[in-house]
Amino acid sequence: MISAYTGTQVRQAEEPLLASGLGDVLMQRAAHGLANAVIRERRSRGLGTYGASVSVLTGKGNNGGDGLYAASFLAARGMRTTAVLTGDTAHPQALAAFERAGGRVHRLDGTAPAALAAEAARADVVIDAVLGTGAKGGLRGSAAVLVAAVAELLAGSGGQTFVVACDLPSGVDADTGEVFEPVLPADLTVTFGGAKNGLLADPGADYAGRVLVVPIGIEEHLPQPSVSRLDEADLARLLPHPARRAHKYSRGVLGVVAGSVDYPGAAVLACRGALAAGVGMVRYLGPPQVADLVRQACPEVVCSTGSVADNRVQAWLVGSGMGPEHHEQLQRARDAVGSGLPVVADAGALPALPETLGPHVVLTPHTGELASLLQRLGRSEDRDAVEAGTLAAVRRASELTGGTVLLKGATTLVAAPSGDVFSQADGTPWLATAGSGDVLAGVIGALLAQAGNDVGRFSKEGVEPDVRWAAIAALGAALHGKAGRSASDSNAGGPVTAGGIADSLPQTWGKVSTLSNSGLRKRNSHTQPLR
Ligand SMILES: NC(=O)C1=CN([C@@H]2O[C@H](COP(=O)(O)OP(=O)(O)OC[C@H]3O[C@@H](n4cnc5c(N)ncnc54)[C@H](O)[C@@H]3O)[C@@H](O)[C@H]2O)[C@@H](O)CC1
Ligand SMILES: Nc1ncnc2c1ncn2[C@@H]1O[C@H](COP(=O)(O)OP(=O)(O)O)[C@@H](O)[C@H]1O
Ligand SMILES: [K+]
Repeated sequence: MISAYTGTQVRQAEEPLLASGLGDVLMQRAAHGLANAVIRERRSRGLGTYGASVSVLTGKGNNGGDGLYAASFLAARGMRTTAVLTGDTAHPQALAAFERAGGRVHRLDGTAPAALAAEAARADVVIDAVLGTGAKGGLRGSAAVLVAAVAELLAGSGGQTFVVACDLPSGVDADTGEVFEPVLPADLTVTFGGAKNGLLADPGADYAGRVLVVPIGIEEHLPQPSVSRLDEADLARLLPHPARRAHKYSRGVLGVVAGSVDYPGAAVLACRGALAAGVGMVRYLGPPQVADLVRQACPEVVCSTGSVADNRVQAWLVGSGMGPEHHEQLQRARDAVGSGLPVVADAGALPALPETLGPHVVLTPHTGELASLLQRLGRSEDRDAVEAGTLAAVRRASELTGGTVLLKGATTLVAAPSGDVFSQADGTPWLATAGSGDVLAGVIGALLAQAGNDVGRFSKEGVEPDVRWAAIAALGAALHGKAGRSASDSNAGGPVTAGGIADSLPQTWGKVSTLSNSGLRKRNSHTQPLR
């Protein structure tokens, strides 16, 4: 699990160590981590450090201090280092260390930003160490001009320069992921003590590149994370496995109320997603024409035109491929939500939900649908506002509805009403294809239907009961993203269709589980040798 924190949480965790006079030690650990990441990155590209150039854009706070120390370590490895000081001052000890190591210093107040930007953009490595967790808003004045110019030069340069953000890209809000332009997009963000929330939420995540967390010794003082990301090991532990004596009912039955005469394909794709995600059985409810299509495409599905009350299931999927004019389907959706069973509520069901929900109801809006939902709840956010602050928006929707809210996008965020958030970014932009969301709803529905057997599994991982639904939805988003990526890989990195994502799901599931099982076997044979 990758854990992320607000800037304040990290600073509070640093406090006991700062109070014992370890501030410089922490900074040097951070700087070592950053310098080592640069060296490793160059090695991985078959490049050395001796004679290569590095330019550090430096602010006046501790973030600038990290950057200057890191550059002095790189100078000791033979790199040609230049620092551009954007403030009237710089961290004194770090600047002294940098100068002792032979680094060249430019001051932004004495030189035209354009000339300094041109020099920085010619470097092999640029370190962005202007602002860190102490930032208030975005870059201003000549620092903003400098960074905008470097970003523009690098955008047109064909990607030779490697950009590393120190702790976080300057101009990205550490707590919210909001972006205050200009921001220099990083290839790699080396972040200290724990990831920052803003690196795991869009639009901040767009600028972070790969995120590497460097421990600096404050970890035991960190609180419960406010944002978490499930990694492959978590997936392996949390995905359900059928018991030896399982039967289709014990494995979970999902009821699907999706599709309409206008959008029949959504029903098929939702069912295909569910069938490929380990559910014991799928029961489909909808208009006869759609049911016929579902039968033809997925003979495994039991179809009926009946009511929700007549169908025994463990969870419901409602809403994909339905609009306000599909009254009968909407009534079924409302009945399903009223049943008290776990529900994934997608697309057309979102406007038809009661105002108050429980966390077992998982809403799956994209940004436009989330804005409409918030507006129905009396908020003023439009789609642009949601996109500019996804983390705050998804949390607000969950808090206001009491439901679990999954916001789809390049980064998928899942908020529980408690404020706990999961952030998954396992997919590929090829997933932005019609019907992809229907498959996702099917996957999450299937996992909800199987959740009855899984309570213990989640509590063992420290997931609170009310947050379990968000964890299940995050698991679904991760699986769907990885399946999309795998489908694209099978197409030599080319496009995928929604059906292709569904087809890739079983193998993706299998690979993730096999990874963990072989790990487990290894551990077991080590700790419990056969006698
Ligand atoms: N406290 C510590 O000892 C450690 C801090 N660390 C680093 O320190 C960073 C936090 O350091 P600071 O608290 O000094 O904060 P920053 O380095 O993020 O920046 C704060 C400085 O920038 C100025 N500033 C704030 N917003 C600005 C804006 N929009 N435009 C221009 N100037 C602005 C402030 O007046 C202040 O002088 C972390 O991100 C991390 O990189 C790490 O070295 C680990 C140890
Ligand atoms: N740029 C992107 N990168 C990765 N995944 C994406 C991107 N854009 C969309 N997705 C994912 O693709 C799916 C799209 O769902 P949705 O918008 O509901 O599509 P549709 O309504 O056409 O089925 C979601 O799982 C979303 O997270
Ligand atoms: K920075």
